[in-house]
Amino acid sequence: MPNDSHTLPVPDPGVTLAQEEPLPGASADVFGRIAAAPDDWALFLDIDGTLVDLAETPDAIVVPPDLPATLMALSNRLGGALALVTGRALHYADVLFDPATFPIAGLHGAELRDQSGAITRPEITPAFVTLKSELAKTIKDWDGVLFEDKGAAVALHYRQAPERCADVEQIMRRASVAIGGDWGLQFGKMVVELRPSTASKGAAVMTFLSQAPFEGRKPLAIGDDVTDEAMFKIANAAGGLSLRVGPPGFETQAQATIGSAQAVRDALTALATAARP
Ligand SMILES: O=P(O)(O)OC[C@H]1O[C@H](O[C@H]2O[C@H](CO)[C@@H](O)[C@H](O)[C@H]2O)[C@H](O)[C@@H](O)[C@@H]1O
Ligand SMILES: [Mg+2]
Repeated sequence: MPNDSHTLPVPDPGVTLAQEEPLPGASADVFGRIAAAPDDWALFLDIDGTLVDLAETPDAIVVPPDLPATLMALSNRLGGALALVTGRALHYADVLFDPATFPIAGLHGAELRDQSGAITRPEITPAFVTLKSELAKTIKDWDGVLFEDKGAAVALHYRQAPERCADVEQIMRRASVAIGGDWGLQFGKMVVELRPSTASKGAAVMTFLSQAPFEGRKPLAIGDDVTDEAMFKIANAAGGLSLRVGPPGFETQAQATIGSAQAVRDALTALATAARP
């Protein structure tokens, strides 16, 4: 019976403990523990900034050609217990990893497709459709501000116009008040979004953990942004592990940090190909 009391040779990806007083069981040897006991673990992976490097615009991200197959191999190794948990719309994420598909939570947890392929989606009300088109009209002459329509969510990106940050925040706060309590603001990296107020990456991880093949396994959640803190909290509470991509010292609920999306990819590749315990 595998256990995680010993480790297999998975290259050190540069994991640094994030807390002065780590949670019980927290370890810098995150990937070695999983390699030693793949039947005990489930992986929950953010996309932008975690699996793929951030880019200037949402559509400019590059998925390394071998990444879909690597994730598929890793999923097989974990008995299918690998889910993507993203702010992207579900269909957009599917296209990124085609032909591989995974259980996935999209729109920060508002959309969910489980292992059986069953999909739950929030309603897109006529009022939200109208709000999106008003937002698009308002910002059409704001140089460098990008409008991303994600169906039941909408994002305004200011990565190419950082001087517009306050304007974007203001217009999105107003939009949030106008649409009412069914949608809430989501801040992120050079972006402000309106997403269904029930959306939570933490709740999505909890839902997955209540279902096969995730049920009974310890979660490892990896993410890079504010929205991922909710899944770190759940992973910690469930006796699992949490990793935030970024420099050590950043305030986070994650137990440890890892330097870059490249380091995450390298560690996942090593995990996918590690000898079975
Ligand atoms: O939860 P994630 O999978 O990390 O998705 C979060 C948001 O990612 C995208 O925006 C971010 O990445 C872009 C591409 O690197 C970057 O240009 C932008 O500044 C970032 O905020 C995506 O466009 C959003 O819809 C996601 O919510
Ligand atoms: Mg991210």
